[in-house]
Amino acid sequence: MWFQDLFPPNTCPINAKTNTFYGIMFDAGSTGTRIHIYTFVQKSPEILPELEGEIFESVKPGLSAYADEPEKGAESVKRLLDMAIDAVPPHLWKKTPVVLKATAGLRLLSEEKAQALLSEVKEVFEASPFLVPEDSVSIMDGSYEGILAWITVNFLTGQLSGQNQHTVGTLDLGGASTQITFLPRFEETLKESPRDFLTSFEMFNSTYQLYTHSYLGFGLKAARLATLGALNMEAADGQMFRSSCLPKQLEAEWHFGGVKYRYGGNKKDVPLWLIPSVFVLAGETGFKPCYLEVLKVVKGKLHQPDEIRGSSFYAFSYYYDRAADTNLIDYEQGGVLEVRDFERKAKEVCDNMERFSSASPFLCMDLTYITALLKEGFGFRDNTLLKLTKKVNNIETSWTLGATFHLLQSLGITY
Ligand SMILES: O=c1[nH]cnc2c1ncn2[C@@H]1O[C@H](COP(=O)(O)OP(=O)(O)O)[C@@H](O)[C@H]1O
Ligand SMILES: [Ca+2]
Repeated sequence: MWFQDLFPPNTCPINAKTNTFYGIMFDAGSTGTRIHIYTFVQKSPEILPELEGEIFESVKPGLSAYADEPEKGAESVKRLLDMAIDAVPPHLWKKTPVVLKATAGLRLLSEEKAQALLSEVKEVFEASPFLVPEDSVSIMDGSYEGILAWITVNFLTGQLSGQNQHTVGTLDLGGASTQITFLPRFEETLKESPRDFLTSFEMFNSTYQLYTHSYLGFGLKAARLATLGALNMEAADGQMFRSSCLPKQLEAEWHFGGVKYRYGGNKKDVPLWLIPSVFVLAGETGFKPCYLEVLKVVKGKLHQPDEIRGSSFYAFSYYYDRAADTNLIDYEQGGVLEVRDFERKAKEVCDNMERFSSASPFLCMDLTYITALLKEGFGFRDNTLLKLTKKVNNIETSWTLGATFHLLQSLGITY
């Protein structure tokens, strides 16, 4: 794959023949930590380097699960970094940058717990043989998370080279936050969007003014807590949270972000005020009462750019996982869906929970949330097309490739 002008040909200092170099980018996500080791090859000084491949590995849980034991969190990063020792030839270690960017999981932690984790990770990096840049460990700004994923997908699908830039929008559903990013085509969008949703950045010798926003607390796991009414509880420990989205007989507990939650289905008939005008006997379980519950989380909370109603988007992370879990797409190849396919599957699961008892008890809630997020949240139509993908050209569709381009450019690795 080519990238235009990322490494202006006349500035390449390495007059070797084929020149291979690496970049190591860690994605410290709220539900897991991932390492991406990218290989770049420059066949000769006057032609541009190409992205040759990626080594990808992930571990669970994410760093925020180690909020009270930061050394163990750093240990999970070290185990992944040891893979890079084997993957990168020793003579290149000193020229191979290693960077970790944390996303919403750490944004939801207290400043001092997040910093404790990051400084332990920095020590692991310093003890390694790799190049440790100045700001090698940080919490990434949500706007960059959306933009960099957009760069990754549009680079991998070849939309950033050549002039016929027909770029695609990206939807990323994480555990703690969700991102929407696209290149506005209409002046109207630029005028009616909130100021901080529009970010311009320079890459591949072009300037892009993108619409992007990261909604903290609207990731799939955070949305479960919001639907249960447990998101902003201080010590939720011990309190029981019930929902019509959960199997009637369910009684369980769950740890997220270092807090223990108890939750279950609507076994008994207690009145449950859902939204002011609706009084539903809680004994109900199924799509209709569940949709009303998740609607409380998204209705009126997200900005709805008119422009996107008709355009198709790439969707990944939990959009992909839940579609694959329910055979809406092939787990390896992904697939193309309409928004209505998620709604149809949500109805099937929520209204036949006994048939899906082997799956996660949150499957109904997750699919119903995804439906409400897309339709009532972002304002997509039933027939909007979503391209669900996990890899393009065998490279993960994650913000990490975009971040690595930016890193190599800023470090002038090839000057
Ligand atoms: O690079 C990736 N490759 C494949 N799946 C990913 C990647 N990044 C995230 N995911 C999927 O998205 C889910 C949630 O994303 P994440 O843990 O990054 O939450 P966050 O973005 O809110 O921090 C993960 O459980 C994982 O299945
Ligand atoms: Ca993520």
